[in-house]
Amino acid sequence: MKLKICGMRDAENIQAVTALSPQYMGFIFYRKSPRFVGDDFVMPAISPGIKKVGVFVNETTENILRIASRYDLTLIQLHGHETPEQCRDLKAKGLSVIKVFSVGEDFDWSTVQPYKSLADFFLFDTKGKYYGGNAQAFDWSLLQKYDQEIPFFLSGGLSPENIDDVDRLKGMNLYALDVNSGVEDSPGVKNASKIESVLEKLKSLK
Ligand SMILES: O=C(O)c1ccccc1NCC(=O)[C@H](O)[C@H](O)COP(=O)(O)O
Repeated sequence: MKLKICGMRDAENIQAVTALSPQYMGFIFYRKSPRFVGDDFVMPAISPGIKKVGVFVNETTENILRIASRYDLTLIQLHGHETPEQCRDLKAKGLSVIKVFSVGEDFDWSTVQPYKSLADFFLFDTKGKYYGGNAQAFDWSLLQKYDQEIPFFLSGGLSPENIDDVDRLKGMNLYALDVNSGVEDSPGVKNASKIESVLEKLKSLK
């Protein structure tokens, strides 16, 4: 099981998390997020084994491409109401796309259909007050309604306390876990010990 640490921005903290070798690291380019990297963000050197994911909310393709090039991003996470056409345009530029869906009791699973051939991954997050970073898990039994065709990232309130429960999702096309506020000391600052604890628990999930 792969791991994405999302919402990084502090250089020292990025280095500390890099040392733990998650497969993905996420950087938020959405101004209204408490984890927004900022306009003057300088990307520290990150080992090539860690893929850099840019997180965007309802951003123009032009701006996404500019930022992707500036920070050498490999994957684009679209966390708002982006269209299938925008996914196609980004893929045509050589970027991999993670399309996010915010899941609640009333989620219409047919909305994922048009994105199937256009996204590399889906990410299922909790529907909440904010676009992301709601620090709450959704009812994972809702995933039974997903046809599992496209591999997905699971997010929403994941922490060392509930990682073991992911075992219930065995056999589904779950590709990676995305952790954020559940391993934080403060918005954007991750706690290395909590991440180590997640990694330890992941070993037994395989
Ligand atoms: O984290 C944010 O502040 C955020 C704001 C707007 C869009 C996306 C955001 N986060 C992206 C993520 O992939 C988070 O890891 C995901 O929403 C889960 O967060 P959490 O519930 O805190 O674990």
